Amino acid sequence: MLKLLVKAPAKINLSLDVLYKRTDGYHELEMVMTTVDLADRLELELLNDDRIVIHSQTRFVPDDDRNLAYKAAKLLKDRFNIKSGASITIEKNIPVAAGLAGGSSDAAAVLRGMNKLWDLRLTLDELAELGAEIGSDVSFCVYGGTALAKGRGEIITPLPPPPNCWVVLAKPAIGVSTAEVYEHLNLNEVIHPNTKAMVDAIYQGDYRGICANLSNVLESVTFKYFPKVKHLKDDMKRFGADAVLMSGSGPTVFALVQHDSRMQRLYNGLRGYCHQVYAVRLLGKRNEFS
Ligand SMILES: C[C@@](CO)(OP(=O)(O)O)[C@H](O)COP(=O)(O)OP(=O)(O)OC[C@H]1O[C@@H](n2ccc(N)nc2=O)[C@H](O)[C@@H]1O
Ligand SMILES: Nc1ncnc2c1ncn2[C@@H]1O[C@H](COP(=O)(O)OP(=O)(O)O)[C@@H](O)[C@H]1O
Repeated sequence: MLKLLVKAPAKINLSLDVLYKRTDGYHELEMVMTTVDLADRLELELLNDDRIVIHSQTRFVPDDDRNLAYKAAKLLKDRFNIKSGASITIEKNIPVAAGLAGGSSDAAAVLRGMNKLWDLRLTLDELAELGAEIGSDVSFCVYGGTALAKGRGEIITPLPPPPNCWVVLAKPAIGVSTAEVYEHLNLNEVIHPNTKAMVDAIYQGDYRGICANLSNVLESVTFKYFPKVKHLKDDMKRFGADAVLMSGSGPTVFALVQHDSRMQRLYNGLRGYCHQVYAVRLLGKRNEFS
């Protein structure tokens, strides 16, 4: 096999709790994450020479060794002493620096795909462990689906798929730095989510329970520095969402909606006033092994 197409779906955080700041500078987390049907598409191809080449149509992501997809290929190549190279073409559909883990998902897709092309026969668990060396969210993205993530994000326990619904994503034209959001979090002021209630609701297929327990401690930080994001969340509630939350460090805000007509109303209400708006389904299930 010389060429492979892989999908790299975006994630949302249904719940995000920060327990404490660790001595290594990272924050100890408890998150419930799930993948949605908004995905980058990557074309991977073996090269006879020793290079890793990134092609991307967008100027928002680097096309050199700073690209997380490059880092993933390089990690495999160095660790397993691989002589051939890789050409990676990224069709970028996930908004960049949005709290949707687009870069992490691209890296995870390269790990899964190059594992096949280079015939490395690594398991998903082994790929997820390698992924943690690239970024905290990469391990989750290797598996996809729905999971509880602990540690700095890399300790993954799979969960069943939540009941299906629409996810309306709205990304304002604001750049948010994940590192800065964590840095400005005041742990004395945090109202912690009830992670167990969210996990129970998912196990029970309880859509209302999931809606009632959507919670993200990073919202307070991003809302303080970018009040527009809070206004967007309030508007999405007014437009008829069942529940609304900021994803990750933001600035994307997502709404869960079950009825098609409500989704349409929300989507139409947001278009024209928010920079990027998407209506997609939850994916829920794990990535296929490719
Ligand atoms: C907030 C979250 C929630 O899913 O997502 P995004 O908003 O990035 O999508 C993640 O924790 C982001 O994960 P990721 O973007 O992979 O983070 P990394 O590259 O590993 O780290 C970026 C920076 O965030 C901070 N960081 C990250 C993870 C963590 N558990 N504690 C931290 O303090 C550190 O300052 C680190 O230098
Ligand atoms: N393949 C990639 N796709 C997106 N961003 C990338 C990629 N490689 C590196 N980056 C860099 O990573 C940063 C965070 O990107 P992204 O994963 O989209 O956001 P987030 O961490 O908020 O979910 C951006 O500043 C971007 O320049």
